[in-house]
Amino acid sequence: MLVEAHDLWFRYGKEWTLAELELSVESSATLGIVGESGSGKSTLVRLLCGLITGASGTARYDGRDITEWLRRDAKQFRRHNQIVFQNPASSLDPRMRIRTSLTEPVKALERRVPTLQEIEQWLALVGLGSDVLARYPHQLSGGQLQRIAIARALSVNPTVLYADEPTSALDVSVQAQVLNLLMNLRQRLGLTLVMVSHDLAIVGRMSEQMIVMKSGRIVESGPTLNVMHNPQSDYTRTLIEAAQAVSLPTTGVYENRLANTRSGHATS
Ligand SMILES: Nc1ncnc2c1ncn2[C@@H]1O[C@H](COP(=O)(O)OP(=O)(O)OP(=O)(O)O)[C@@H](O)[C@H]1O
Repeated sequence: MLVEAHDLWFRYGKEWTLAELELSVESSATLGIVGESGSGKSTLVRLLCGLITGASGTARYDGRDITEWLRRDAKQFRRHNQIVFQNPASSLDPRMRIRTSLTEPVKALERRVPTLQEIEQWLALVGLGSDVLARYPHQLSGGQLQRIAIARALSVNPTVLYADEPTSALDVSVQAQVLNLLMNLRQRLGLTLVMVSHDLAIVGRMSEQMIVMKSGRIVESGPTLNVMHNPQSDYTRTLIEAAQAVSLPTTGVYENRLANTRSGHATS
């Protein structure tokens, strides 16, 4: 397994924010993490990508304890594990031109200055041209900024990309574009994608495996199709009903698998 957690507990203060977590993510797989606000989704991905420390139990990346990785070779760990946040405007420095922001991870983690050609390749990956390089964040749209945040994360050629509510701060009209971009990049680059969303329809569309969190615990986990069609917990059933009341997913992994199931093909 590429990413694993066993009996993982974490607290910011006296109360446990995460308890008894078990998860495993295979290389090149897609894991969706769903749950209501405050259930601990962001805390979990921040722990797994090494942005916060101090958990009890086991959290491993590529077979080695994450705290151990951070102590021995934090730069290498961060090159392998990148994250994209909900609000691209706050993850990019407003005083820096896009070109400078884009070069930061490579400068910090690889100790070199990337060439213009490399920077243009990163932009091309996310469907942007070099015209954005001289601009400041406030001169770009939310969708463009999130593409830049994704390009920046990909600049160090990560193995795992964590995406924490990557479209929640965007206009509905660009949300699907950014989700499609992530799916496309994941396939092209063979990325392992761990995506947090409070939106079950998005997780259903994007991920092969999913976990459902409530009050810092995993209440359900498994292949997305199984969880969506045969939920074992009342909480998951409530989430599914709520999602169905708003909208049903219409394209993507989930529907393809559904179609395969209906036509009798395996869906593992
Ligand atoms: N830096 C922090 N210090 C103290 N408590 C925190 C901190 N960050 C989060 N919490 C608390 O931990 C709990 C879990 O928060 P977390 O952000 O991980 O949940 P979430 O499921 O991602 O929620 P949301 O979807 O609203 O982002 C919440 O009760 C939150 O208030």
